[in-house]
Amino acid sequence: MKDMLTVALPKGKLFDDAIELLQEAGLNTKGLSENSRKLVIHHEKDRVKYIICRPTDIPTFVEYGAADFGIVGKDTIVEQDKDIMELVDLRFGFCRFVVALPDLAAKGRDLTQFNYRRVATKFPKVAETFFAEKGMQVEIIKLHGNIELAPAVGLADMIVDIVSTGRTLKENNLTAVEEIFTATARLVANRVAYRLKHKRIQPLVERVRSLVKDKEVTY
Ligand SMILES: Nc1ncnc2c1ncn2[C@@H]1O[C@H](COP(=O)(O)OP(=O)(O)OP(=O)(O)O)[C@@H](O)[C@H]1O
Ligand SMILES: O=P(O)(O)OC[C@H]1O[C@H](OP(=O)(O)OP(=O)(O)O)[C@H](O)[C@@H]1O
Repeated sequence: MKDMLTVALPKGKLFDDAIELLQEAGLNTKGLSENSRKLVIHHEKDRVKYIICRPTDIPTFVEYGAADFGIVGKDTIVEQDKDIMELVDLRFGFCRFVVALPDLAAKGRDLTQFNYRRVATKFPKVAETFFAEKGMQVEIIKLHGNIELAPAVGLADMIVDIVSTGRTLKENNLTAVEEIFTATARLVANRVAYRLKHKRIQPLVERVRSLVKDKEVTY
């Protein structure tokens, strides 16, 4: 159906804020709950359908047009560099991308002294670009989570990861030594859907923009 909207929602940290925002923007968000095992929630009458995705898969669903738009972290957008439109900075889900070293190694040492070492990360492209720009050669080890574990067991000398409260770094005896960039959640859209469903999408985008414009950035 031409003006049915399909929205890709990330389960996990961004889920609650995403739903609250869409509800404030006037969409029917009834029946959306992270505890549910239902992955497609359809509100036929309101011409909206939600699909619940892994956060890292959102750009793929949107790029292929399986969703017209979605909500995803800027960190994921930068890492994947998919062909999607980034429409609005939603100002929640704030986090920082950092390079972190074991506390002891970080004391009085410069990152450039870690040339040719191993870096564990969930974001290999971000890490590769960062170290290349610094003129450093490192071996990047891709992991899928719990990155902070890698230096503790000798898998890597340092990590590139997301920090929000800093608690995970602290509890694993790691110190952030450089910030790469900061990220927040973004509203993204499929290029074709944005044109074909413009009448439906544009007012929604405008409502979202006005809702977030004066909001403070939150974790
Ligand atoms: N403390 C944080 N840790 C991780 N991500 C955060 C944090 N704060 C905000 N975010 C944002 O939330 C997004 C989703 O994170 P979440 O931890 O829910 O999923 P994930 O485990 O990274 O995804 P996947 O299951 O697909 O690997 C991140 O991409 C980032 O933009
Ligand atoms: O600074 P903090 O508030 O402690 O948050 C940072 C942690 O959160 C993220 O992990 P997540 O919980 O997404 O798990 P993951 O390691 O499995 O990706 C990130 O990779 C850090 O490990």
